[in-house]
Amino acid sequence: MSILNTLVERARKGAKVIVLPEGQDARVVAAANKAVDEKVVTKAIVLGSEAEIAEACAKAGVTERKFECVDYLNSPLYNDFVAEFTEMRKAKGMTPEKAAKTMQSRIYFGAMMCRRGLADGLVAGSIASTADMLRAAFHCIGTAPGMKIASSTFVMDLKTPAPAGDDVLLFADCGVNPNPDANQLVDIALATSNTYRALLGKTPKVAFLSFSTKGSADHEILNKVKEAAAMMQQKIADEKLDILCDGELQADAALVPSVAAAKAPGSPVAGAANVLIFPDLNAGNIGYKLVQRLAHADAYGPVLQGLAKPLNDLSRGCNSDDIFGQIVITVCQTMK
Ligand SMILES: CC(C)(COP(=O)(O)OP(=O)(O)OC[C@H]1O[C@@H](n2cnc3c(N)ncnc32)[C@H](O)[C@@H]1OP(=O)(O)O)[C@@H](O)C(=O)NCCC(=O)NCCS
Ligand SMILES: CC(=O)OP(=O)(O)O
Repeated sequence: MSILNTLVERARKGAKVIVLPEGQDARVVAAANKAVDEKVVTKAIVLGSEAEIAEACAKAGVTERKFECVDYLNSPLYNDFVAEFTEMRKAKGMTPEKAAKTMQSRIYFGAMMCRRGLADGLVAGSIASTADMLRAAFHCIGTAPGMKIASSTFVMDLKTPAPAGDDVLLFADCGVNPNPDANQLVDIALATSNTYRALLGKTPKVAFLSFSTKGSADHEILNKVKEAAAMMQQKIADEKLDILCDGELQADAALVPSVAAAKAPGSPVAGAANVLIFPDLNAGNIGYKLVQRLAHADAYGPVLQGLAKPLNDLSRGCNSDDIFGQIVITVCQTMK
């Protein structure tokens, strides 16, 4: 069974409400209807004016709306949210005037619905940029207790299994932190290991990727990767975590058993990694898109990790099935 089908079955037991702010997008209204049809949500709430949603439905061929529409700009919640947002961000210089402008953003409005418990999770970013989506998430919801940073992962459902046999790999960080330092790489690796275990129920095998394998190359930009791998190994040992980890590893050493035997003999992870941690956002974002577009993997994400509530992003290049997949993952995250 595919990872998505497994997660659909899990989400059906969740009974959750998901808000989809970008109701002006035909892909979003199609995904909202599918989420209701497939019973992965109890309710999908789509934000937008009647005219916007009608146009999106016509474009998507949606004749019967199965979701609830909220005209956020004319909602009785609007003034409430402006007042709450002003209060929440007072120390950061927020004024009622600035808050009124901010709350005209459909993503901020949806994030406030989650904050208030009017929705259990949010999926947006088919039109908005990731940075705009992330700012709304950080400002309205923030990080979960104990989490220093939020990060993201892509669930890569491969068409051809990896050489060690895995159909699903997690790639991180492909969406949030542009240039993580060694400590942040460890935070990203830990969060992604937790996501891997929550979604797949197996031991994470984490590879810190670079252009060097176990000292085969020497350059200052490798240092943070080597430090992160050492710190993560120490943490695993100290806290007796059920995670395997190694680095620095090149992608072939991480994924191909015969290359691993030559380049990293004795590694607990090389040749069979299932969680790939990229050194920065250039590598992560390019890497996931290459595997999605050239190897035709289904790429669900960016799944945000470390937030106090599940708010998830999309690529602007997504289709309605990708949005449906993110809705399913978001519901599963609410069930932790
Ligand atoms: C995440 C991002 C939007 C932060 O933007 P920024 O303009 O640097 O924002 P700031 O540093 O002013 O931070 C804004 C807020 O977000 C918080 N924040 C920033 N990065 C964060 C992180 N990784 N985790 C949690 N909070 C974070 C800051 O603490 C700040 O909070 P505050 O306003 O309450 O003080 C930015 O790093 C970014 O654009 N990342 C890349 C997104 C992207 O384009 N991805 C590629 C496509 S998927
Ligand atoms: C995740 C991502 O790369 O988003 P976008 O394609 O919208 O920039």
